[in-house]
Amino acid sequence: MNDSLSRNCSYSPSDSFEYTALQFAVRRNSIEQVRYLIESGTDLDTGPDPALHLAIRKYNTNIAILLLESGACFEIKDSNGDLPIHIACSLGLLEVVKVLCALGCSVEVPTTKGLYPLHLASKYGHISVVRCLCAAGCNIEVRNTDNIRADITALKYGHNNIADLLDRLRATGQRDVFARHLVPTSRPALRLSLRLLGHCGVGKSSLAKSLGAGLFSSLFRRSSSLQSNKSRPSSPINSQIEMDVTSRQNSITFESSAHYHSTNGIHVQNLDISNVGDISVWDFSGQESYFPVYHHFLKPSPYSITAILFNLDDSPSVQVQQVCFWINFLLARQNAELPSCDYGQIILVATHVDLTRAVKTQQGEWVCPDAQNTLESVKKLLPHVPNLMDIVIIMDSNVPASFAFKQFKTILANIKQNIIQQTIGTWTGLLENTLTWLQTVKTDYEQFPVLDRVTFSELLRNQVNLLASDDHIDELLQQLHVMGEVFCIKYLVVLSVPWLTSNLLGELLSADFISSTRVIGVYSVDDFQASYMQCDASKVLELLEALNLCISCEVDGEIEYEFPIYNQIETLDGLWNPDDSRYVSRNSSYGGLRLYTPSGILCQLKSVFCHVQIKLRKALITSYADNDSDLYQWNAGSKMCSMDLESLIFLEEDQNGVQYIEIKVRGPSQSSHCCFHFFENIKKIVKKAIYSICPGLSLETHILSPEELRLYTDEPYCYPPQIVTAAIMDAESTLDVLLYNPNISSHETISQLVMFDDVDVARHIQWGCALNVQQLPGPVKLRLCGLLDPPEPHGRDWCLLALRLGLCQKKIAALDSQHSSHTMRLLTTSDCTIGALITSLHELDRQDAADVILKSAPVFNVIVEHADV
Ligand SMILES: Nc1nc2c(ncn2[C@@H]2O[C@H](COP(=O)(O)OP(=O)(O)OP(=O)(O)O)[C@@H](O)[C@H]2O)c(=O)[nH]1
Repeated sequence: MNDSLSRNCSYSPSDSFEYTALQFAVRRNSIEQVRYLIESGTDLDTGPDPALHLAIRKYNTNIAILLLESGACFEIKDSNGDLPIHIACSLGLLEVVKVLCALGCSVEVPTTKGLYPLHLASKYGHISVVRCLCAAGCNIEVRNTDNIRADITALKYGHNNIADLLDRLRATGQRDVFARHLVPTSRPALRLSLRLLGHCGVGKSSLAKSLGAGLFSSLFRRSSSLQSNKSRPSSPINSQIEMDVTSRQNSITFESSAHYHSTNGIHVQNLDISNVGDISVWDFSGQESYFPVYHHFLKPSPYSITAILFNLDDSPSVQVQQVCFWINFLLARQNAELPSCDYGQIILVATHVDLTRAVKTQQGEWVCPDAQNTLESVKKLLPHVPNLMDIVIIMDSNVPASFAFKQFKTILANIKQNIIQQTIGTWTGLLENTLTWLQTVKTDYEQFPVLDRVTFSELLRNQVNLLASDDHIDELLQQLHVMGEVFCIKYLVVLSVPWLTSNLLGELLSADFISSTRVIGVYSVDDFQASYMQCDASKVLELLEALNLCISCEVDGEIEYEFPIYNQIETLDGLWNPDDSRYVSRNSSYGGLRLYTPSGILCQLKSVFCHVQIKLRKALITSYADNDSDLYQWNAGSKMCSMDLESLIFLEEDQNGVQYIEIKVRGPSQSSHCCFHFFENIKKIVKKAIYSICPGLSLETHILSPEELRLYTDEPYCYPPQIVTAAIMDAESTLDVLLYNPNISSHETISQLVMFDDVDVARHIQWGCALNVQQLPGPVKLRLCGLLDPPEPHGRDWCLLALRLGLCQKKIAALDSQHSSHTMRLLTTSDCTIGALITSLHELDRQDAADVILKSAPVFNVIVEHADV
């Protein structure tokens, strides 16, 4: 392809002279050598075929851009008489053309054959280069030496789309306007988004309504709120009587009440609030059935503030539990290693103060120590939460014209003021026109407001700006997504966010809808159409698949969609039959583990388990398709088989109500090696699925006793990770490690616990304590920051730790990093092992921090080249 184009353009570089070192480096495509030569001050423009021209001819965009940025001259011709712009336009090197235009290169110079850059790009069919040249201001009327315009050249070579573009630019006479609209202005492009999280009935929708209420409607809201509260207690005595009901309805169990209309899905609205301005309010329902999609809408953004609401009418412990749940829920869905300026602020809002004994000051401010106590308890339990504001707003959410709402609005206005600077230089005429245009397109596609990116781009170019490049459109979509104007998922663009979050997901994930779905959770397109008639089922299913709520599978030549969220099948007896003759021999293999979230992080696994099931199905379709493999799934459980190897993966609660995911594997005798890799593979799929939804969630791996798995004991002993890792660290030889199992009053070896008793497997394993600290999971690092960042009375904080690990404080403080946390800087720079870090923390007497690592660091990693399952 290179050659033929070069020949067609008669652009082969001359070989008849001696190359300089730089030209040789370019011919070899070695960017390191080019960089080295540039840094040593070599001349960039020597020879009849200068390095820049050579790099472009070799399609080496990176080297060409490096040379341009280092000052290579773009105004000299090569031995063919061509300028860099001619070669780049002919070969369609858009990025190079962009840099050339940005550096002020003339786009109006013809080649020796009289062809202009526009003619060259048109001749070879590079429409994106044509757009770029037009946006850079080239003359679209320019004629070559044969007196032919570029659009005619395009037609001659069969590039009708380019001819059409140039025709339309000429016809509309808007070329300059289009080009101007692509250039950022100094206007800020900020729409703050306010996310409201909290259990059912805490007052999220009431707060959203009150925020949007004007002066007149404020009066009306108060009176309607009084009516709506008729069923609620009006005096402390009544509140005692109803206490049981309210605390149950608002406990960590996520039930909603019949006394009010609970939000379905996420209610999204744009409000224009006095003194704050444009803001989008996201009211997340407290109903648990919607949680599996919330990660799509809770990505970290500096332009967001998350209000976590709790009801002061609940008991203090329920308040703290609920707030901790929501903070953990939010943190789990955010990558833990971002610098804190990339997260939005989190603020606590205490509602229903009117139902407590609290009193008001003369200014109308509620005085309620309980609310303050809840904040203090939460801070103690979760010391590592970046951006949790040290304030709690106390309100009756139904009274808009109150001190609390004024206070809330002032906070919103201040946050907006602080971040507005960051968005200066991002507003474009393209964004402005698209916002207006979107209103029309939404109406045109009212029935099903979803387009694929290609169609969206085509429409946008045809109806808004003919010169918008793919990059412009990508950036535009990202801006619109952050503003809540559209929602982008994979290759789809949802034009109406409220339609997606309320109409579609609000309905399809509602408890009512779920209760009427097919128990097996599997639908053909026609079946689905019969249950959901509002839109074309095939399109809806495509969107739901992009949202990872279902997965398409081919069954006997028919496409069916599996929805783990709808699967209501109970566990079948006999799925893990102890009498199965394949697994009764003493030499058969057993292994298992439980994945827990750290203590205090409750109820976080249920909303991700349906995603685990989707990923298991995907793995069966892709990786296990050719094998004798099978996957059977029921409500919150799956059984995956490959040949004679079997595994169970299920979500359970222990006797304390703590959720965990259990994975166990069994195989016939002589299968230990295969069992190890099969188990590792399932573990990888499960963890990957969890981290794709919850990149900020810590997981603790507890290892199940293989001996008791073999005996099919109801509650096999679970070796906690801290015991396993500590034993490995203390051992002289890892394979000698013995761990005591109190259930069977005997020891099991490390090789039985994690290697299916096959010591050969050891060469595939790298023990956790030997891994580099940088391999600690992000959430573990974040928790260490919470423990080690605050100055400690005896200095046993990050400073001393840094010294012990061989890095002086000055060096760490001077590190060029966006992280404000010293501990995070230390952890991302130090090259010591996790074991050395644990030992140093023990020596510093910081058992608390050492424990966090012992519990959540991986016990071992599998060396990748051997994980060949
Ligand atoms: N007295 C009093 N009632 C309130 C307050 N906030 C909300 N309510 C009432 O509590 C009920 C539930 O409030 P909502 O705002 O709908 O609750 P929500 O948090 O949106 O609940 P979900 O949509 O189920 O997640 C309604 O009847 C409200 O009028 C408050 O501060 N004081």
